[in-house]
Amino acid sequence: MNLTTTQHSKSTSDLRVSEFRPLPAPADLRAELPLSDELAAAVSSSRDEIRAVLDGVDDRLLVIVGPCSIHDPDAGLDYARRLAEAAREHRQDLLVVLRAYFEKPRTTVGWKGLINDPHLDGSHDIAGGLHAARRFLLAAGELGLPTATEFLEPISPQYVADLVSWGAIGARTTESQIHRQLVSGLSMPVGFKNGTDGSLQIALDACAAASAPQSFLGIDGGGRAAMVGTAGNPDTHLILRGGSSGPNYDAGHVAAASASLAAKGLNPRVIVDASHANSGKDHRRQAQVALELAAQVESGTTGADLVAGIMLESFLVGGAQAHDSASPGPLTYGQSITDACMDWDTSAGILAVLAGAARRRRSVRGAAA
Ligand SMILES: O=C[C@H](O)[C@H](O)COP(=O)(O)O
Ligand SMILES: C=C(OP(=O)(O)O)C(=O)O
Repeated sequence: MNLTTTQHSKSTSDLRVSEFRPLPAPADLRAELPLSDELAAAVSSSRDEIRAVLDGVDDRLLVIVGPCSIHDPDAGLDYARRLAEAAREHRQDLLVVLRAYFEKPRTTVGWKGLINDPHLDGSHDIAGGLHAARRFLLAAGELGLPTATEFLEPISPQYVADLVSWGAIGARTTESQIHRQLVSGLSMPVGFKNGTDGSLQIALDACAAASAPQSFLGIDGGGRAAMVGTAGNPDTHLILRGGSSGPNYDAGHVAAASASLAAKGLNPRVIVDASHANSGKDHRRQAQVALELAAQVESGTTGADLVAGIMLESFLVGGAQAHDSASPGPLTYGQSITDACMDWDTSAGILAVLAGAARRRRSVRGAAA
C-alpha cells in the first residue's frame, strides 16, 4: 500500500490524553529535601526492628496507626506529635509506626490522595503533592516516628521511599504483577493485603513473586524510563483485612492463614488490619475489633504468637467527612476525608490495651519457656 504524507500525519496515539505535565526528577526532589545521615540511620534501624518483630525475634507488637489518608499535613503532624509521645510511652511493648498514606486506591472514582491532588480541588498538582509528601515524611522522622505508606504505582517510590520504613500493597492491587515487581525492589518490609473478596491466595502468590528477582519497566532517580532489575524482597508478609466474604481477624482465620503461608515456605506471622472489611469501615466497630485482637494476643495460645502486628485507622476527630474535589467545601480539622477513623482519645486507649496485651503475651511465653 502506498501511504501518503497526509495519511502518515494522522495521529493514532494520545487521542484521549488531555495533558502531559512534566515532573521534577526524583533526584532533584531528594536534593531539595534531603534525608540527613541521622534520619537515614533511623529509617534503617526502624526497618530492622520491624523485620525482627515480623520474624518473631523481637516480641513487641507492631502497630501501624494513623489517618486513613493524609489530606492536611498540618493536622497529620499534629496527630503525629501525639502519637510520638504514646510511642515513647509504650516502646517496651509496642513498635509504633505512623500510617502516612499519600496515595488512595478507589473502588471507582474519588480523591486519590495528597500526591495526586494536594490542593483537594481537582487541580492535580502532582509535583506539589510529591513535595508535600516528602516534607511530611521528613517532619515525621524528626519527631522520631518511623512511617508506613501504601505504594500505589511504580513511580512515586523513587521520590519518597528512602523515608519509609514499612510499605503496603492494597487489596485492590495485590494481584497486580506491576505491584509485585515493584515490591521485589523496595528496601523495606512490605505487607500484601488479602483481596477485597477475602481471597488469601493472591496475597500468597504476591509474596512469592515479590521475593523473586524481577525485571520490569520503571524510572531511575534521574526520571528516565529504565529497565529496573531487582534482587527480590525477603521481607514480604500477609495482611488480613477481611473481605466481601466477611472478617478474617479471629484466631481461626489467623491460624488457617498462617498454615497456608507456612505450607508455601512464607513468613507464617501476619499483620491484622482492624479496619476495612474487618470492621465494615465503621470506626466504632474498629475499636471493638482492636480490643478483640488484644485479647487474642494476650491469650497465650499458639495463635497469639502468629499476630506480629495490627493496623489501625485513627485521626484527631472520629469518623469521616465527605469531600468532593469538584466543589470543595470547608473541612473539619483533623477528620478523615477517606475512611472513618477512631478519634485520638479512643486510639490512645487502644494503644494502652495493646501494650498490656503484648506484655502479657511475653509473660505467658516466659512462663512456658
Ligand atoms: O482505605 C481506603 C479505602 O477503603 C479505599 O481507598 C477504597 O475506597 P472507596 O471504596 O471509597 O473508593
Ligand atoms: C486502601 C486501604 O486498604 P485496603 O487495600 O485493605 O482496602 C488502606 O489501607 O488505605
